[in-house]
Amino acid sequence: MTDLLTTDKISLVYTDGERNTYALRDVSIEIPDRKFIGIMGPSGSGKSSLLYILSGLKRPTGGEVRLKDYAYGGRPDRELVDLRRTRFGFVFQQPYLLVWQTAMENVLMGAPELHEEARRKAQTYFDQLGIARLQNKLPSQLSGGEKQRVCVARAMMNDPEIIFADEPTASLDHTNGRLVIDLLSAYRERGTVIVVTHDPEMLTGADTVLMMRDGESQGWVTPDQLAEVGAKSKTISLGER
Ligand SMILES: Nc1ncnc2c1ncn2[C@@H]1O[C@H](COP(=O)(O)OP(=O)(O)OP(=O)(O)O)[C@@H](O)[C@H]1O
Repeated sequence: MTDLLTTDKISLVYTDGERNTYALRDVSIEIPDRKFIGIMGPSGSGKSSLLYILSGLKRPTGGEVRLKDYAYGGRPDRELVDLRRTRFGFVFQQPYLLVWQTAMENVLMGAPELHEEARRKAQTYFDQLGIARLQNKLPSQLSGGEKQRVCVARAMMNDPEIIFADEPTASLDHTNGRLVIDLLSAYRERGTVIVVTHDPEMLTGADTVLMMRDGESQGWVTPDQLAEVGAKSKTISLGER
């Protein structure tokens, strides 16, 4: 199997005066094509930092990151913007939408070109996400969950090789969260989806899950193993009280 995304000993260090914080330390991972990948770990373990570097939103302070043969850890902003716009899709914890545009216009913003095909594709996503009746509404007229579903539709519009999602279900109730995750995971037929989450239940259908701790990779687990780890860590934290 060829790897889509690889990192070679990436680090991310924040320097504040004399003090260095290692958000990531020597993380080397390989992520295959067309998989639904989870990233989990305690708060502050480096999950978002890793996602930002994989997605070209931040540069590593050390090491290298590659999309197939394209190394982009040290590329200028212009190239990173291009990489993100043409090859990646994003869903963030907060639904960022242009407030003066309708839901449909926001989704079409994600399309490389505005033609009838893009409109049809957007329409399909609205239907699949159960928000077809909301397409002409402004973001201010939508609930948080509805806005997030609009963001998911927008992320898919450019047929990205990878969709990066940082806590995409944090603002949703369980039913809407599940709907969003199911749609994201179905995208693995076309590309890889990488989801950072605190909620192991959202990763029950994942192909594999990367565990992070203290800025380091702890290796990969299956969703079943994740449930065991979750149960154990609950016992430990209760026992520590
Ligand atoms: N801009 C920053 N300046 C300094 N330190 C930072 C900055 N951003 C993150 N950090 C530190 O880097 C470490 C990793 O942060 P990161 O946000 O990647 O963790 P996380 O696992 O995503 O946490 P959470 O689950 O709470 O969102 C933490 O110790 C955090 O305090």
